Parts: sequence; C-alpha cells; structure tokens
Amino acid sequence: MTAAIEIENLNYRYPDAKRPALHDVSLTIAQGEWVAIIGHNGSGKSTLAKNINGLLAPESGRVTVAGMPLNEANVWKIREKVGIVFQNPDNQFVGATVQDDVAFGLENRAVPRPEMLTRVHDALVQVNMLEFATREPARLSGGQKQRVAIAGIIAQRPDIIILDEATSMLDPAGRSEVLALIEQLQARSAMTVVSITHDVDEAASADRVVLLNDGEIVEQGTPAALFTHGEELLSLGLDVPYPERLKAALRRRGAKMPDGYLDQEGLVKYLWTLHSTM
Ligand SMILES: Nc1ncnc2c1ncn2[C@@H]1O[C@H](COP(=O)(O)OP(=O)(O)OP(=O)(O)O)[C@@H](O)[C@H]1O
Repeated sequence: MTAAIEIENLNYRYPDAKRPALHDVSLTIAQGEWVAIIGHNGSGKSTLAKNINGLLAPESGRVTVAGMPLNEANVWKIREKVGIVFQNPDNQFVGATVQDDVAFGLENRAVPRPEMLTRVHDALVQVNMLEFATREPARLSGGQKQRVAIAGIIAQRPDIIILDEATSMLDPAGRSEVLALIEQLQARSAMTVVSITHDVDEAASADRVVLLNDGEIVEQGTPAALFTHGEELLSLGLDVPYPERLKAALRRRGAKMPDGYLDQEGLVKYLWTLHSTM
C-alpha cells in the first residue's frame, strides 16, 4: 500500500532563526492511519504540518504526499489532497449560512452546481449538521462550528485531513463531538488523519502517537505504549490521559494498579474488579 505521507530527513529553519525548527524528521503515515503529533509549545508541530501541505518549503529532505513529491509543480495538486482544520472555529467561516460555507471551497474549484449540492448535502449529513444548513455559522456552538469546518473539507474529498489544534478552543462537550466525528470518518471512509494536539485525550484516540521535542521525533508508538511512559511525558511538559492520572493518584493512596496503559473503559473495568474484591 502506498503511504499517504512520507517524510524523509526533513530539516526546516525559519529565516534568521539560530536553531532549526525541524531537525532530521522522518515519518511515514499509512493510508487510513490516524497519527497524533504531540509536543510542548514550540516543539515544531505546526511547522511540520506546514511542510506537509507546502505552506513552507523544507531546507533539505523530502516530503511525498499521496504518491506525489512535494515541489512547486505539485503543490496545488497536493493541497487538494490535504484538508486542514485550524484551531479557531471563528476564523474559518466565509459563508453567510452553513451550506454556503461548506460550498465555498467547491465554488472555488468550479465544481458543477448539481454535484456541488450533492456534496454539500452529503458532507452535512456526515457531520450530522444537515438540520443547520440554513443557519448562520456565527450562532453555532464551538463544536458545531468545527463540524461545519470539517464538512467544508470533506466536501472537497481530500485523502488526508490535518487537525491543527482543532479541538483546543472547544469546551469538553465540543471536543468529544469533534473527536467522535473524526473517529467515524476514519472508520467509514478510511481517511488519513493527522492530529496536531496538546490534548492527550485526543492523542489517545489515534492509532499512533508521535512525540516531537525541540524539532525532533523523540518517541513514537501506539497510545498504549507511549502513555505508559507517563513520567517522561510529564518531564517534557506534557500531560498524560485522564485514566493514567487517576491511576497514579489511586496508586499514591495505596491501591494496587496494573502497570500497563488503561484507556477509560479499561480503567472502569479494573476499578470494578477492585470494588468486587474489597
Ligand atoms: N514564523 C516564524 N518565524 C520564526 N520562528 C518561528 C516561526 N514560527 C515558529 N517559529 C519557531 O519555530 C519553532 C517551532 O514552532 P511551531 O509553531 O512549529 O511549534 P508548535 O509545536 O506548533 O508550537 P505550539 O504548540 O505553540 O503551536 C519554535 O521555536 C518557534 O518559536
């Protein structure tokens, strides 16, 4: 299977910066995979995303997206394959209504009107926002706004969706709405998802987590493998998922807790077994 994204020995330095923002980064992301990129502020996450869709050009190294080498000749074709959802839902709206907004990217690409209507309808169904089609985006909740932003992207049928801190400005309800949607999209349409995030709970939903520190990949693996190194993550200024924090707190109070990573469901099951042996 061809990789969705292949990054080989990528180096990037901002003009006049003393240190490179990315140093010798190599990363292959399979089609249909969900990879979360985590790291403290300034570790290079956004710079990496901008190197994937050609907003920045590497100093050295190679980036291949959907089988195409990223270069001046391919950059526009590649941007059609990669949709990015940004952090602030309020900065992403251009349409007066939800449906206009979702149609905007298609109008720009001169998609014929009947096809455009079908795609807008389908995208709104997928994000469960069809009943809001004629509403003003400004009046929606944060989670709903991000779902509309995602509809605008999926209407364009990209192969890859990058979430650049897309849930960080949302309240917990909005965050879970958007995460549930991403999980569905990935499962149903085998879309490749790259989520750049500070939110370890979002990272815990991914297939693989990549940890960046000072522009380098310092660790990667399944969320279960990575989050068992809770202490190390904390030392890098990162949080650990709630079940791991609860586990550590219970251990401090003398409860016997398993060593391996537990997601929320696993922790609940384990707590029941503790309860039934008390
Ligand atoms: N436009 C710029 N010009 C110069 N240096 C920059 C620029 N943008 C980012 N940097 C620097 O590059 C490094 C990586 O920044 P980047 O924004 O990629 O990190 P990040 O992990 O996305 O951070 P955050 O979580 O705060 O968004 C940092 O040292 C940052 O100060």
